[in-house]
Amino acid sequence: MPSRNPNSEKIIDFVVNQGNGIKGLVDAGIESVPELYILPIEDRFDASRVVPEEPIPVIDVSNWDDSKVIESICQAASKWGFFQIINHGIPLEVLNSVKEAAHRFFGLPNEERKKYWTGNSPSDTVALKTSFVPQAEAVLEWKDYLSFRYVPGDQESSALWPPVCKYQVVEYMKRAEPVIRKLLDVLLKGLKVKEIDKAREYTSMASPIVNLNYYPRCPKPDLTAGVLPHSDISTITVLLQDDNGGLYVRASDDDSWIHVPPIDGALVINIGDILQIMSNDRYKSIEHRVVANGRKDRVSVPIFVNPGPDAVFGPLPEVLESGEQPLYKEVIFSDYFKYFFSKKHDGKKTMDFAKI
Ligand SMILES: O=C(O)CCC(=O)C(=O)O
Ligand SMILES: [Fe+2]
Repeated sequence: MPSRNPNSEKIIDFVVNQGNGIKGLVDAGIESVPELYILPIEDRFDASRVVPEEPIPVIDVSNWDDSKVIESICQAASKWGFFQIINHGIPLEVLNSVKEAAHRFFGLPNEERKKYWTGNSPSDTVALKTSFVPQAEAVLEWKDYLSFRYVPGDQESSALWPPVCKYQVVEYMKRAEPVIRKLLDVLLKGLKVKEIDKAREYTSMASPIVNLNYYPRCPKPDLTAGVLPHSDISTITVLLQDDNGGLYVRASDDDSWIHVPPIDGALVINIGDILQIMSNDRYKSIEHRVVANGRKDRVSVPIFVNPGPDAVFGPLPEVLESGEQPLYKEVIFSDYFKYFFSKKHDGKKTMDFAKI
């Protein structure tokens, strides 16, 4: 637990222990950024380090079977670790509805919202949280999120989800499922895996998590972070963002950042640590971060496509077939997950857990 001054302790108590979140603090009318949220200068986002000319690929997936589409996806996964897809088949209304649902949930009165606060929620498949791991962070991230464990076809688990957003989240997940399957199908075929059978399904996509992320407008966005640099631990992440922008991806020179421009109707796809490990580094799980926004509240909706908790993953036999040395050992997903959530966001360091 980091040591904190008495004022920061008070804010932790209000934001975390009492379940008000950063949204509650903003609603209480703060006009400056509390010390608890102020990053040391070296950790702040430096806008002069943004490279404008390197665009993240945008891939039209209206025909998944087109060899050019397949090649573009696998190439983007190897070179960039990030790409956007358009014409994926999820209707714009479904995308807009889930973003509106996020605004509706975070627009609820504090007392209504906090009924879902982590540890207090009526269901263990939904929890409202703030920052990343507040107990382990010296400086908190300017973000709240409502996190759902989605179990396909299980209406019982979603029965207790907040009525202002549950239908939209379920509908979005239903529509996203075939897109996820297609993406994994293409990416795994690129690693010489023939088909996604039941066992493969368990190790690649059995336990998705979907979050409604909320980044309230920040009075001094330069001092703090929406999300600090990290890579996702998923196989892939499917991210829906709004038109605010603010997501940046680490450029290949390691020292600069590339903006992921909002495109209406597009989904941002990124490779997570698990797929990098499975591919023995052919695909890249790239660091990314979110800057805080001084103009408007921002929402985003990531789906973390995760293996089942007991899945054991490591470099795939198909990848090592020709005698290549594995760079990673075999790891149980729930151990990797626990390790990720035991520390603050720290770039790509989670991967050390699986390195040989
Ligand atoms: O909000 C975003 O654009 C990205 C959020 C993110 O990177 C995450 O939740 O892991
Ligand atoms: Fe992320």
